[in-house]
Amino acid sequence: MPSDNPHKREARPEFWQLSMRCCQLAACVDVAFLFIFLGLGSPILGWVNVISVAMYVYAYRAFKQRRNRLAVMLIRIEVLVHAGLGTLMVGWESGFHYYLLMFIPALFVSMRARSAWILAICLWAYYVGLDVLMWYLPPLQPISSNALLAVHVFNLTVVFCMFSYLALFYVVTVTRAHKKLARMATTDPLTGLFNRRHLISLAEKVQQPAEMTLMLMDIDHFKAINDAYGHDMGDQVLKAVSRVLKDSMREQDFIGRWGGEEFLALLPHTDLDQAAASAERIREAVQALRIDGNGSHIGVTLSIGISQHHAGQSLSHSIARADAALYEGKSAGRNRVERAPS
Ligand SMILES: Nc1nc2c(ncn2[C@@H]2O[C@H](COP(=O)(O)OP(=O)(O)OP(=O)(O)O)[C@@H](O)[C@H]2O)c(=O)[nH]1
Repeated sequence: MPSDNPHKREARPEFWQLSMRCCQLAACVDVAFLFIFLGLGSPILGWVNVISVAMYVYAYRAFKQRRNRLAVMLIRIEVLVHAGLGTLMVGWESGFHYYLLMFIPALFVSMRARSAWILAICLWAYYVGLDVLMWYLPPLQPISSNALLAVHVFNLTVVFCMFSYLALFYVVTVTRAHKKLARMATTDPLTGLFNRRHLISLAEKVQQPAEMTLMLMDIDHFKAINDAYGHDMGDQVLKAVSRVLKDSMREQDFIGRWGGEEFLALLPHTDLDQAAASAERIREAVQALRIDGNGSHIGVTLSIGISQHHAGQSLSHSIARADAALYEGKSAGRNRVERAPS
């Protein structure tokens, strides 16, 4: 059952999903730190992590309630203070400062370039300031060198994993967006068939075989269907016819929406006789189709014009010949297959 909560209904943009996952991961790391520092006999540093975990839990809840600004502010404060405090208490070698570097990709992904640059420069000043300070200042709460090495390796490992995770996330997001864009650029959103532009580019690519047949199809009296049943029902008819056309094509054929209620199929390595037989099968399949609409079953028919296209010929001329044949079919009573003279 669909949820009534608008927050739940809409999928969260990927960046915020990642931020929520980072909150969970960071809270887990801080729980680990609580036990590490209690074990190392540094209770103050241990209890700092309790505050950190609370901040991440609160930030996570804020994300869930779509209070993204508050959540981001909490995360920023936590990382800045925790990294600074950890470094001041245990020393630069603890590696707490590495967490500050995680901000750099996050800044550039989440805000406009100008703001990201300004904050990146502030971050650089904070990072370098901390580094220089620790050249002169001894750690406030030093731990044994073995413990320091363990904390250093732990921090380095966590930052390494988080950067790898971020990089993987970035690659997956970009690849997904690329595929989505490619799909949007090549398909008709209503029918899911190829769009006109992609059909033309496909036709130009498959022109290389010696011959190809073009099949131009047009639903008969489609305006009357729209007028009688409404535009939405007209769309359902277009979808149903598209499904039949798609199912009727061979693997090597291409089918797309040429415009309105018109479809174009490209049949490589097919002569006019073979194409006429296919067209006849398609015409019969569409004629047999019944689409449920407003309590009645809507039936449609298709007129089809076919033309032979040879390598080196002008594609638009071959389409115009198929269109002329289609027009003949319409004039001769519709629901027919007509061939263009070779
Ligand atoms: N529902 C719907 N209608 C569309 C879409 N695209 C075009 N049409 C309609 O399709 C109709 C085409 O009408 P006509 O060109 O007069 O053709 P027809 O009624 O099919 O008549 P013949 O082709 O001569 O058999 C127009 O009313 C357009 O508004 C669409 O995406 N959805």
